[in-house]
Amino acid sequence: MIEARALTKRYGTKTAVDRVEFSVRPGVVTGFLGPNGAGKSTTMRMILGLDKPTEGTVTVLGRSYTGFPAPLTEVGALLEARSVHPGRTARAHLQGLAYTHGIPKSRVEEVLALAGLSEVAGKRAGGFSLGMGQRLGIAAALLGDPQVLILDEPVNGLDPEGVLWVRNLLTGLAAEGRTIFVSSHLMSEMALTAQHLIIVGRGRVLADTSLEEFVRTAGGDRVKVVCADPGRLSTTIAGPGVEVTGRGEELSIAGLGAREIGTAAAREGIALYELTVQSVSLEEAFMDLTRDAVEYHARSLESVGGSR
Ligand SMILES: Nc1ncnc2c1ncn2[C@@H]1O[C@H](COP(=O)(O)OP(=O)(O)OP(=O)(O)O)[C@@H](O)[C@H]1O
Repeated sequence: MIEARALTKRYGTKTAVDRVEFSVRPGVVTGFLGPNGAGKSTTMRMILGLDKPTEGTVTVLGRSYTGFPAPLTEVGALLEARSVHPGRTARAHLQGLAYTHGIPKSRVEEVLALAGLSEVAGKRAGGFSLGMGQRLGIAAALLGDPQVLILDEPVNGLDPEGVLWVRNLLTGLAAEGRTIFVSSHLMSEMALTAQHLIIVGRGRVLADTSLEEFVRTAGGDRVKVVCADPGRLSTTIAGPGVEVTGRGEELSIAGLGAREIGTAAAREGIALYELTVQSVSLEEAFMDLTRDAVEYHARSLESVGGSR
């Protein structure tokens, strides 16, 4: 369990994290999402005691992180910045961490194998690719077999096999009852990995909800209908809370399910050519929610005069 209460971080006049409240529960993967500069890394750094809150508190398993005598065995973390000495081998790096935390050497070999690094364990970490560095970071986070995992962009730089590995790893660890808090910009990946979402923008919590609920609310359960007589179908299904838009043979209907629409069409003898529930993707729902909270907008090539 990770609990943030009125958590605030200001850098001069900039409020990076603004009275944030959330609870990250065990047993599910919680995705931590937000546009660039939303305050995700700052929040994670405060959870891990690397930054001090200006106001408010954040606890892990009911305590402040700095209060853990051997933090690795309680909380595993991967932050964006690499913290491995480039001249050290992967094995030496993990052995150093294991030694300071009273973790047996055999566990080092276990996590090296788990992360797919056994063959390169004797190589210097400085020569590692971005993906190998990420694997080493994740191996370090897992070293103490912690109950809580905090991972900032864990799939950054990983190949498809690595992405799948992280997905299965995180869902498996959550299923064991651990608390998994993971930030990512890859919406398609989050949609497959997370069951719960905490979405931030400009330092504030914009949503704290299950993935399913978030996407459903954003989608408004629209149904696409292509039929022989859209005018008559619209009249048949009209009623309070039903909204019909569309052109030609195609209608987009909100406020009724596919089954009710299909039944109404059959009753009226209207031929249906298509009846599709339109589910909004996590990406669309996220863009909708965070549109006003995006600080760093990209401009198209045309608008900056870069097109030829
Ligand atoms: N040490 C610092 N000094 C001043 N401002 C900072 C510092 N660290 C972060 N900020 C600012 O705080 C805000 C939140 O930054 P943070 O890195 O937490 O966002 P983020 O959500 O992790 O972004 P990204 O998705 O780009 O990694 C940003 O506007 C950033 O510029």
